[in-house]
Amino acid sequence: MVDVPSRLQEYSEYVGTFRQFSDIKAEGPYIVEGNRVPREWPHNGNVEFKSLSVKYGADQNYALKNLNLTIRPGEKIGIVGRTGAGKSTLAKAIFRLLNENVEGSIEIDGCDTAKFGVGDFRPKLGIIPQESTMFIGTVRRNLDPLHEFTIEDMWAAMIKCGVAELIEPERKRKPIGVAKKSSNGQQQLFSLCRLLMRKRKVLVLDEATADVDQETDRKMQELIRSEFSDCTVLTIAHRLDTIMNSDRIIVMEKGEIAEIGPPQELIANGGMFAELVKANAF
Ligand SMILES: Nc1ncnc2c1ncn2[C@@H]1O[C@H](COP(=O)(O)OP(=O)(O)OP(=O)(O)O)[C@@H](O)[C@H]1O
Repeated sequence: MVDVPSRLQEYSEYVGTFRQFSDIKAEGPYIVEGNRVPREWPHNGNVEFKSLSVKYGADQNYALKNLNLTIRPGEKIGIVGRTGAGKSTLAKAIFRLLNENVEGSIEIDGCDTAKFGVGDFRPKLGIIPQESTMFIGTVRRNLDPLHEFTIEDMWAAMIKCGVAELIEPERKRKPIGVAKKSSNGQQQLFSLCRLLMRKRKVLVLDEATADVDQETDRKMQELIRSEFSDCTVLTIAHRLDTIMNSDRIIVMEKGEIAEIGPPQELIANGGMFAELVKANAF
């Protein structure tokens, strides 16, 4: 009798959590039968924003305003701007994490991503989010939950990213080790491992290296440049040196593109980017 009320209390909390999830509005079909994602898509990595506008609520201001931009296959784009400028919103829009109050479209290799099922197209693009997720359990569960890769693939990626030594040494021989408690920076390195194993043509790095030290940041950037040289990479940057080698820089301001061009050109023009460089404001 003492036990029952406490259990009921515990279970009612589970019901509350379940309700929270079940109340979330569905984000559109997972798969659209008539418009499946082609197997090799995206094959080039051409990304085109066509009059893209995004709001977080019907009564809110635009977080992105009438964005028109074509990113060529293989281009490395650095995105900078003050807090709230719309950089992360752009990343969310590419993955269609925002489905309401979106106008315009995003086409990747000629396909409007809004016409695909979300479960179909999202895995075809690569991302290192601002905060990457680690699941409790084995490294394999974290890197390859669907068992698509060999242990060798996993070790190769982990060695490249420098995370192999983070795995408990006594488990190394058994290949499926358990990650020691990892810092956010180390979690970002695991995210990079996930990307290396999957090799997508279009990648979004959303402040992926914000929590790693400068030396690790440099190594990650080098690795990204060498491993993804033929991929389109959009890097939302927190540190200036992270994006100085980009083909083009986009400076965002209040949901719009304030400046765009190769970094040296923008510096020579003496605009916002030049100011940021001077002040080293991020
Ligand atoms: N979940 C949200 N709900 C409502 N408004 C939001 C939400 N997320 C962002 N915004 C608003 O959208 C605008 C763009 O925000 P966004 O996060 O894209 O900026 P950012 O450039 O990525 O900033 P930061 O450098 O801080 O990450 C801001 O005005 C912000 O307040």
